[in-house]
Amino acid sequence: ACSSFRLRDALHPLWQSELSVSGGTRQSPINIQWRDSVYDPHLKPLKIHYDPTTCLYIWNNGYSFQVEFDDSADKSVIMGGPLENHYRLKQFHFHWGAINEWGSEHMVDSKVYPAELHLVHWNPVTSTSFEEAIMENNGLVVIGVFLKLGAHHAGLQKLVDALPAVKHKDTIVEFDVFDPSCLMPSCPDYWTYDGSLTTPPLTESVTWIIKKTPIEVDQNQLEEFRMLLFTSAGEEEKRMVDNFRPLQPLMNRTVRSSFR
Ligand SMILES: NS(=O)(=O)c1c(F)cccc1F
Ligand SMILES: [Zn+2]
Repeated sequence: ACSSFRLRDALHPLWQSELSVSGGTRQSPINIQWRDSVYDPHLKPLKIHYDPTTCLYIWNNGYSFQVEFDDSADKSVIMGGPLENHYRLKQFHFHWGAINEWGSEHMVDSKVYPAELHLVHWNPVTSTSFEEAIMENNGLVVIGVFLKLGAHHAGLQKLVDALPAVKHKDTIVEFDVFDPSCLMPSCPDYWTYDGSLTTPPLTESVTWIIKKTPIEVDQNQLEEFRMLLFTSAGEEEKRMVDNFRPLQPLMNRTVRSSFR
C-alpha cells in the first residue's frame, strides 16, 4: 500500500467508508508542494458575489458545524478563476484539530494549519440540485481557506457566538444575515486541482480552489470550535476535534497556481 495510506485511518470511525472509494485516482485532501505547482496564466481572478440574506441557519451535523444557504436562485455565486460557468453557494463548514499543531485537511509543503474553512458550491448549469451535483464530474467547487492563530477575527466572532446553540449533534439555530466573504483573505492568489469530497461519499466531483494566504483567528475562537460535540444530547460526550481526513496520494495530478 502506498505510504500515505494507513489502514487505521481508513477504519477511523469518521471515515469508515474510506475503503469504499478504493481505486480513487483524484482523492482529497493533498499536500500542495509549492515548487511542483504550475503557474497557469489563463487562470482568471476568482469573482465572488455572496448575498448575506441567503444565509439560513447553522447546524451540527455530527462531524462539523455547517452554515447553510438558500441556493434556490443565483444569488450567492462564484465565477471566473478556473471555472467555465457560475456555481451557487450551498454551505460552508470547517475542519480543525484538538490542538493548534494540526487540524487542516490540505497542507502546503507539509505545513499544517490549525483549521481549514470549506465553502461548498454546486454547478446549476449541469445539475438541478446540490445532491445531484455531488455525483457529477466537476459538479462542485470548494474554496479552501486556511486558518492560522493570530489576531481576533471580528467577522468570525458572530459565528462563534452562535456555537453554544449547536453544541450537540443534530441541533440547529437560525442564522439570518451573514456574508461569508468576510472570511476570505484579501490576497487573490490560489492553487487549484481536481479532487474529491473529504467526507463520505468521497465522490470525485470537486474542483478545489485553495487560497494561498490564511486568515487569522485567535485562541479563544479556535477553542470555541473545540467545545462542540460529535455526540447527541444525552449520549456520553465526545468533543468535536480532529474532524479532518488524512492526506491522499497525488497520483497523476498537477496543481496549478494563479500566481508566479
Ligand atoms: N469537506 S468537503 O468540503 O469536501 C464537503 C463536505 F465535508 C460535505 C459535503 C460537501 C463537501 F464538499
Ligand atoms: Zn470540508
